[in-house]
Amino acid sequence: MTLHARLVVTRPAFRLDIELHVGAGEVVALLGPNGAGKTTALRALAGLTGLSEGGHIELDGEPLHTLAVEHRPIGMVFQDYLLFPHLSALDNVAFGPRCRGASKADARRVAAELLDRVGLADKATARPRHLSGGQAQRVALARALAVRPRLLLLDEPLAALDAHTRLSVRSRLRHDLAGFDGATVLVTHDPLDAMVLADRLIVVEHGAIVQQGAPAEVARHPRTDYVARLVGLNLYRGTAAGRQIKVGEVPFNVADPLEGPAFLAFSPAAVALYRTRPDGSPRNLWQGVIEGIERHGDSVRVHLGGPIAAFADITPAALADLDLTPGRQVWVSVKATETHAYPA
Ligand SMILES: Nc1ncnc2c1ncn2[C@@H]1O[C@H](COP(=O)(O)OP(=O)(O)OP(=O)(O)O)[C@@H](O)[C@H]1O
Repeated sequence: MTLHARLVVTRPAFRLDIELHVGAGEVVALLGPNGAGKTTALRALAGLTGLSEGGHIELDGEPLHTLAVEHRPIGMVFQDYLLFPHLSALDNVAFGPRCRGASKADARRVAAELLDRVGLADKATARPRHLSGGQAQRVALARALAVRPRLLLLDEPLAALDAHTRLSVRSRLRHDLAGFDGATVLVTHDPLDAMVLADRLIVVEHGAIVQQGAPAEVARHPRTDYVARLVGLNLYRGTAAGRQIKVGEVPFNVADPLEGPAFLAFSPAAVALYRTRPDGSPRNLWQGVIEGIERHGDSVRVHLGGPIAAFADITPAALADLDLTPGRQVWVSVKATETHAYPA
């Protein structure tokens, strides 16, 4: 079961144009900032938004975009689940099969199996208002699976949950998705959801794909500022000549030799700050200006301006020792071994 699609949606002030290939059993996450076009892409797959010229969707080699919404072999989980409030969990799940002509008994049998699969057999008679957020999410997933879809679409599946519930529901969802043999496309702007749930990430910005790959690969080698911020890295574009990359006027020594346009990335924790020029002049040294200071978990994140902008994570003790305040000039250094360089 494979999905091949080119999703083109043209609106007056926005154009989506992305190619999507998802294999059987594969979970692909569309990740991107607000307004990037993720929901539009999902709605286009579901048939809720029409495709513009050039767009097409094939599932197992058969055109999907020519089918009416109700005939598409698609299961969808919406952000707020949209469970029917007056139906029990069982009847919510049985709804799809009933609509597709199954007898009441058959529909309920399928629904009971699915509720059992998502660990909610004991909630069959409960109405949605008596379910927790995590349980409602699982009922919505069971309902989407009840029509035996070949394509499963999930729109921000964990967004309605609080941070604590999210943690357990996330791993449960990963487990449930692993048992689905069709193609799954999910939309999220939470990098952690994407990393945990997906086999492959597709990063969308301004209606276009800017990067895709396995989660670990995307995290290690970000190619846009948005992705770098998501995974918490400093990212620059420069020009490499052997073991040196020039970012603006600042030369960086890097561990791996490279030629031509290149990305340079390093973690804020790899950045050291000094009040005076450090002895022995470590390589990758420049003078920056402190633009801001904020708490960041157990450390302090220093925003640096100057010839290149960077984030540095230092300990509260170092902040006090160095007496750092906004506007102050500091020496900034990064070890070559702490940088990652890769072709742009
Ligand atoms: N029904 C609509 N009519 C016109 N423009 C729309 C419509 N829905 C969305 N848009 C616009 O299309 C663009 C993409 O929106 P979309 O909702 O797909 O983004 P998104 O990546 O899902 O964002 P978010 O994470 O905020 O949900 C935005 O510029 C949005 O304003």
